[in-house]
Amino acid sequence: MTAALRARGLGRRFGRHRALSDCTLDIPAGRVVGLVGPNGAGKTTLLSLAAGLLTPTSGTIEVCGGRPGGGPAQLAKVGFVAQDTPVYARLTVAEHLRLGARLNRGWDARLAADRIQRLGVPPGRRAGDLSGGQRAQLALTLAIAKRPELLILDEPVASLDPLARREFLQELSETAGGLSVLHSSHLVSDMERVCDYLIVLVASRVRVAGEVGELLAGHQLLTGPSTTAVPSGPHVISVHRTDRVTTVLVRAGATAGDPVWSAGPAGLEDLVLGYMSPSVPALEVQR
Ligand SMILES: Nc1ncnc2c1ncn2[C@@H]1O[C@H](COP(=O)(O)OP(=O)(O)OP(=O)(O)O)[C@@H](O)[C@H]1O
Repeated sequence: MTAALRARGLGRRFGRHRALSDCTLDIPAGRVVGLVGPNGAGKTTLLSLAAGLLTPTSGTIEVCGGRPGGGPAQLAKVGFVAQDTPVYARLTVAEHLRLGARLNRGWDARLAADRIQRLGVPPGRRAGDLSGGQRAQLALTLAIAKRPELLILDEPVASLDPLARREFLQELSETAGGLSVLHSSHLVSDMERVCDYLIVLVASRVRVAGEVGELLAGHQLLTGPSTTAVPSGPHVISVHRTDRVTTVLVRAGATAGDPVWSAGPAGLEDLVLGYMSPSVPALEVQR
C-alpha cells in the first residue's frame, strides 16, 4: 500500500528562520496520526507542506504517492482543515455544500448533508454568522465529504465543545476504507483515544515517530525518591523531579542500576511529555 506520507530531509525556512529541519518520516496509510509538539515547533509548517500550501526549501515530500499540490488528482486525495478553519463568510452553509459538490469529483453529498443536519448547523445561515465551533464543523464536513485518502487537520477540535469533540474523535476512530488522518493537537488525552501513530516535533525537528503500541512497549517509567541520583546514559529520555518523587522515562530493557527505582509502563502522556522535554538526548525514529 502506498505510504500516506514520505519525507526525506524535508525542511522549510522563512528567511533565515528554520520552521522545519531535516524531517524524515514514513507514515503508513490507514493510520490516525497524532502530531504533537510545543508552540512554534513546526507542526503547521509540516501539515502545510503535506497539503501543498507551502513548498519545501530542502528535501522532498510525497503524499499518497504524489507531490503535494501537484494538480487536481493530487488535490482530490487530500482534505485539509487549517487551524483557523477558513470558510467563505458571505456564503451560507448550504452554498458551501453546493460549492463542495461542484469542485470535488468524489463529493459525498449524502455524507455532507447528513453530517450538517446531525450537528444542527443551520443550512441557511451565512458562515460568517456561525459560532466558532459550527464553523469548524462546516470546514471539517467539507474536508471529509470530498472523500480524501488523507485528511490533514491542524488542531481540529480546539473550538468544539466537549461533547462535539468526543463525537468527532469517535468519527475519526471509526473511519474505514483506508482513510489516513494526520492531525495536530495539544490535547494528549484526545490523541490517546484515537491515534495509532505518533509524531513528536520539537524545535523544528522530529524527536520521535512511530506506532503508538511499539513506542509504548519500547519505553518504561522509573519512579524513585527525589534524593536518589538519577540514571544517565543514552537510554534516558527525560527526568522529571518533584520535591518527593523523581520519574525517569527510559527505553525499555534498560536497568536502573539501583533497586530503589521501581519500573512501570509508560503511558502516551509520559512519552509525549518526555520527548517534548529539553533533556531529550537524541533523535529516534521507529517504523
Ligand atoms: N510565514 C512565516 N514567516 C516566518 N516565520 C514563520 C512563518 N510561519 C511559521 N513561522 C515560524 O516557524 C516556526 C514554526 O511555526 P509553526 O506555525 O509551524 O508552529 P506550530 O508547531 O504549528 O505552532 P503552534 O502550536 O503554536 O500552532 C515558528 O517559529 C513560526 O514563528
